[in-house]
Amino acid sequence: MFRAQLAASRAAARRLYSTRAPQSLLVCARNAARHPAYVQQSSLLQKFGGSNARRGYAEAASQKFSRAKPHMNIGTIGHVDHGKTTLTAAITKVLAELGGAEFTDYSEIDKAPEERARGITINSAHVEYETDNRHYGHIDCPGHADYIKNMITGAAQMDGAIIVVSATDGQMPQTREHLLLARQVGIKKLVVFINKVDMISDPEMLELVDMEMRDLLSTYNFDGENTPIVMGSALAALEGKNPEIGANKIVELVAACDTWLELPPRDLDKPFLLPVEDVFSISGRGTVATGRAERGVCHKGDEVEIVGLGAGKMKTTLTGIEMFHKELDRGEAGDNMGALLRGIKKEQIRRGQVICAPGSIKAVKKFQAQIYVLTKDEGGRYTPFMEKYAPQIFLRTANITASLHWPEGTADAADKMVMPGDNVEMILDLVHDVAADVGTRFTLREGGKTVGTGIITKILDFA
Ligand SMILES: Nc1nc2c(ncn2[C@@H]2O[C@H](COP(=O)(O)OP(=O)(O)OP(=O)(O)O)[C@@H](O)[C@H]2O)c(=O)[nH]1
Repeated sequence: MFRAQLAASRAAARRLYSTRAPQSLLVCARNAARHPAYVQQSSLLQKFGGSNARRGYAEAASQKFSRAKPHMNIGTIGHVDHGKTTLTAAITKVLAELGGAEFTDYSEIDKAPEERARGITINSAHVEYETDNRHYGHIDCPGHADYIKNMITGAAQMDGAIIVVSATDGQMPQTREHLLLARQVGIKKLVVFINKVDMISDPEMLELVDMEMRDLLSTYNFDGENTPIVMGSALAALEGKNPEIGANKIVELVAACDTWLELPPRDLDKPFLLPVEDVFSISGRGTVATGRAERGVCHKGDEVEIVGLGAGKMKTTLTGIEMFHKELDRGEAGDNMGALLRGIKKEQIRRGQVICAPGSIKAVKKFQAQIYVLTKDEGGRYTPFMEKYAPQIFLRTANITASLHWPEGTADAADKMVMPGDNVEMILDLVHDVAADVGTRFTLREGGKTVGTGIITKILDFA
């Protein structure tokens, strides 16, 4: 019975991930199954300040990246231990299996010793796979509250997400926090995976989790009514057991991503901007900065500027562009790319700065913003705060201390309190300058948790 179901599901999936395109399946086969060390290495490189791009430059400079299919960045988000890493591994495994490749071992994703010791994911691991329609870059984000910081920069790379909820717990504080952050970083649509259904015998329980998730999605302005919710077991898929809740559900989930998640419009006509996420040097080649291009297009040989965190207006030239281990003729909005920079030392550029078309964005030190302060149920503060409150702000990949003030003329400014749940317009004075515009979004954090989100409404002081 199960065999028949799996065969049917595989046949359907083969139609989806057509065998006419073996290349696509080879990608996941190569990255996820035949070389499980790929995932391990990528997670280790992340941990020690590198990224896939480092391997790309070192290993495959001659390969050209094909833009035959639209690229989409997605990822797994959700509460700690709800099964994000297991699901990431299960997706690559099921897709690899459809291509007739070897199975992967999910434990490779979290293999860094520190992660093992603590039993939690502390870095975003990147894997890639393809369907007939799309090339996906997939980020497995951390779920533990202490590491939301990493998730913010990881989530900032996502165009869509799979939110994983354990059927045994239902929604939890980090399910809510991640949904809010997903909104904050501009994710418009999500697919829900209700995991661990192998542990539930009462179908009513599943219905309840489904209903709760739809309500929660609507609360955070997602389409709660129509969002696809897939119920299954990532572990069963990974272990090749119970296909009716395992492999079949992974196929259903990926099909839902293909159809429900929309490719975001890319701001190709705007001036080029790449928030720097990571920097490293390649001997004999120079300094490479990696990140996800936010807008515009860049070409090899273009002159660019580095802005923010005291960079002044440092000019340089792009001498190479790379994505997923392959060279690109050009980089464009949405690409997760590495930029090789002429004459720039590793120490001269850092995470939090941006690489951009010259003169297209300025570094600011003070701005006015509309801020929403999270309630304690959303994982925010229990207590109100007053003027001069100084949280960290996370803006693109930058993490800077800011002090908050009321705009001039505010009555009783010194005594005025901001309560959890309030929506306020305040001024932020930054300790360091950062590249920003009106409309740029940011997150306020304090003591390891998100306390608010904001959007810049007026620039008051340039660096
Ligand atoms: N029974 C059962 N257990 C599962 C399933 N999926 C994951 N698990 C288990 O749940 C635990 C947590 O899974 P992970 O994939 O590490 O969870 P995570 O959300 O990535 O965790 P963090 O990275 O720490 O946030 C592991 O022991 C998994 O084996 C499932 O479908 N059924």
